[in-house]
Amino acid sequence: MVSNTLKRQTPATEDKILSLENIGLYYSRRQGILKRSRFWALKDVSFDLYTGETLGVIGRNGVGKSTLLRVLAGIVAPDTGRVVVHRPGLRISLISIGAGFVGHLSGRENAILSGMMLGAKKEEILSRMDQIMAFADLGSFFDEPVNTYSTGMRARLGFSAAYYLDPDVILLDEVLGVGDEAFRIKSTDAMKERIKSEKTVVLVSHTVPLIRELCDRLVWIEGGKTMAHGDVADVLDAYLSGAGQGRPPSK
Ligand SMILES: Nc1ncnc2c1ncn2[C@@H]1O[C@H](COP(=O)(O)OP(=O)(O)OP(=O)(O)O)[C@@H](O)[C@H]1O
Repeated sequence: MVSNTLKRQTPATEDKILSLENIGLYYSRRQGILKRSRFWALKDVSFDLYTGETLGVIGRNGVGKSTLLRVLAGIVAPDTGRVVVHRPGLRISLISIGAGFVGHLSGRENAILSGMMLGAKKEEILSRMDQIMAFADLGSFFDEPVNTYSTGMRARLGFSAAYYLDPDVILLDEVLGVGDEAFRIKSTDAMKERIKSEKTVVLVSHTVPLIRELCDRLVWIEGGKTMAHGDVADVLDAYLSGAGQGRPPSK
């Protein structure tokens, strides 16, 4: 097992905006007809998030990365441990495929809903609607129910709404690699701009070059636990040296 005390580029303590302390979360799974069992998707995850940084999260399929972002976004509460928010009123937005849309509402209505859930006023959201609509580039589908959208179209809407509603923290769950080529380039470029402009971003990705390019620090999750965190090159070396590759997730 790799130490979780690899060299860290730790930013100043006063810039800490959020801390995860020993987070654990289980899903209830059906076992046979009557029995249910607890499956601990997260067992012990701890790290801090600092203002203006881009924190990468890496790990094999099924190790708990999306679950972790849902905890960070406040969509689900952890069963053990705690999330400490150091800035009251912090606005956090999760961008992931299929997350948070109401299927029978249109793209426009969902954009309004997303903004209101972030605490924005309706006028503020409406003032940005033209930008959201132009970036999503969904044509007349923008006013059609979201349950008529393809996966790529949902990604376009989710990214555009969250991008222009400008939360304090953006959580990206594998969305920079989705959509068609044109949208992939456009959204990745837009996010790079945000990252340069000191936005706080948590990026879950399997794309190593993207992590190397965009992240300031990296967290490696394995079997629901923090295996290592800190310097991007060090954590990637540990992850890619074999320990993080090829095997199915441990249950
Ligand atoms: N609603 C659910 N009910 C039961 N188990 C679930 C549920 N959602 C996720 N899991 C399980 O929890 C574990 C963690 O899932 P999660 O989606 O967080 O992993 P991940 O690291 O994001 O995976 P990937 O890289 O494939 O996207 C997996 O084993 C998954 O099967």
